[in-house]
Amino acid sequence: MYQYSCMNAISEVGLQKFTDQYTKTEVKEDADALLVRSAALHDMEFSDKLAAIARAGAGVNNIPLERCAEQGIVVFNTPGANANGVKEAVIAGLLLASRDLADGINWVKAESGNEDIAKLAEKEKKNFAGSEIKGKKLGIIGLGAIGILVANTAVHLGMEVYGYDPYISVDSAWNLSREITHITDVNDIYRECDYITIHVPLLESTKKMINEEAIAEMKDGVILLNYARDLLVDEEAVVKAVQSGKIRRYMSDFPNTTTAGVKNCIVTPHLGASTSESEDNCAVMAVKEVMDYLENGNINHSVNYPTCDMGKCKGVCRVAINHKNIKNMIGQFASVLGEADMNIANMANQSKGEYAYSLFDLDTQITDEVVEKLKNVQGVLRIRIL
Ligand SMILES: NC(=O)C1=CN([C@@H]2O[C@H](COP(=O)(O)OP(=O)(O)OC[C@H]3O[C@@H](n4cnc5c(N)ncnc54)[C@H](O)[C@@H]3O)[C@@H](O)[C@H]2O)C=CC1
Ligand SMILES: O=C(O)C(=O)COP(=O)(O)O
Repeated sequence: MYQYSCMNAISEVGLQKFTDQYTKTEVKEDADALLVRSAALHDMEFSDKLAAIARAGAGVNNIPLERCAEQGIVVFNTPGANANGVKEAVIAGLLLASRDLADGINWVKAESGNEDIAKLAEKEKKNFAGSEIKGKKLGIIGLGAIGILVANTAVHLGMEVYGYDPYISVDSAWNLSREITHITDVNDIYRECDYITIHVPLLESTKKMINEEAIAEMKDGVILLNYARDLLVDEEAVVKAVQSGKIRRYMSDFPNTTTAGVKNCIVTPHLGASTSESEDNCAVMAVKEVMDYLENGNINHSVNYPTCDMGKCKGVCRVAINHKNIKNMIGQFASVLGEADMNIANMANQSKGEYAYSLFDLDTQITDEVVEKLKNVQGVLRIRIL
């Protein structure tokens, strides 16, 4: 039996995928797996029982990845599962920034008791006039799951699209419309584009990537969209630029005291992935990842451990070892098993940065004594027998 705990509301469509081998617990210390959306886990202590954390979503900046890896806790996310939801929010953002729909709607609300509203509207509408996106240049920074969907949709809406992503995956490159201009110097995006949207993860290297210098390179009256993370942008510099008119509008999905309520900053309460479809997709993927890891030891879509998948165990038992990516680990594991007269029927070993993962299918049941010996190999972080 396994136990899981939810750190945020997780879609029931996903939770129903758990078989009767799983029960939900409110006691986090009892959980084998945690499911989370945006709850911040940096200050949370993790129990020795916790084997996996699944982020039902894309961004993992709310999770201490390194600390988890060191404790042998595999962190998963759900790549692409909410990308369409975010893409649609970004397209809405493009339109909201171009047409003064939000102020127009607010005007109608404010005048709702006015009997002359229809006549007055025809007089006042000039105050809410805007521009069209067709024929305008859109720069996209980050061509991952969301960036490529935004890029391809914007092409269909008649925009001229420029894309920048020095680390683009082969999959993304295949899926990108040929109409998109490939940019290798991000400054060309700043200099050329009428609209700029960012879709990169929040990392040390991307923090405040949109700063005063970047803004200075941009066209006057540019529209900036941020559906990725607020800390990617120096928002104090953005607010100054909005107030001076350098930036015509700033669309953000991340409210904070810097941008909330500022004229021409249109901020939504982190709604990008808040659609029933995205929530279901993310939850289903997260639950499948957790079950495959807890039951079979397979790792797919982890952000702190390598992909490693041997399907279902064909031997008598499977030994799953989370360990440091250092020399001679496999040699030592094989010696311990060999000395105990245990044959390895099948095995896999993969590494990612400082961490590695090994799976061994054995022809015989492993004993506690051998498990103890494997645990004592320096660099081993966790062992599970499946
Ligand atoms: N508003 C919301 O509700 C949501 C926000 N997000 C945010 O959007 C981000 C992107 O999501 P996905 O597209 O699903 O992730 P992804 O991992 O598929 O794509 C990220 C892309 O950024 C690229 N990249 C990394 N560093 C870069 C740099 N310095 N310059 C240019 N490109 C760079 C990567 O090569 C990758 O192609 C997430 O990390 C998350 O922070 C994601 C989902 C929902
Ligand atoms: O997937 C992401 O990175 C998101 O930002 C979505 O966050 P949420 O699951 O809506 O709290």
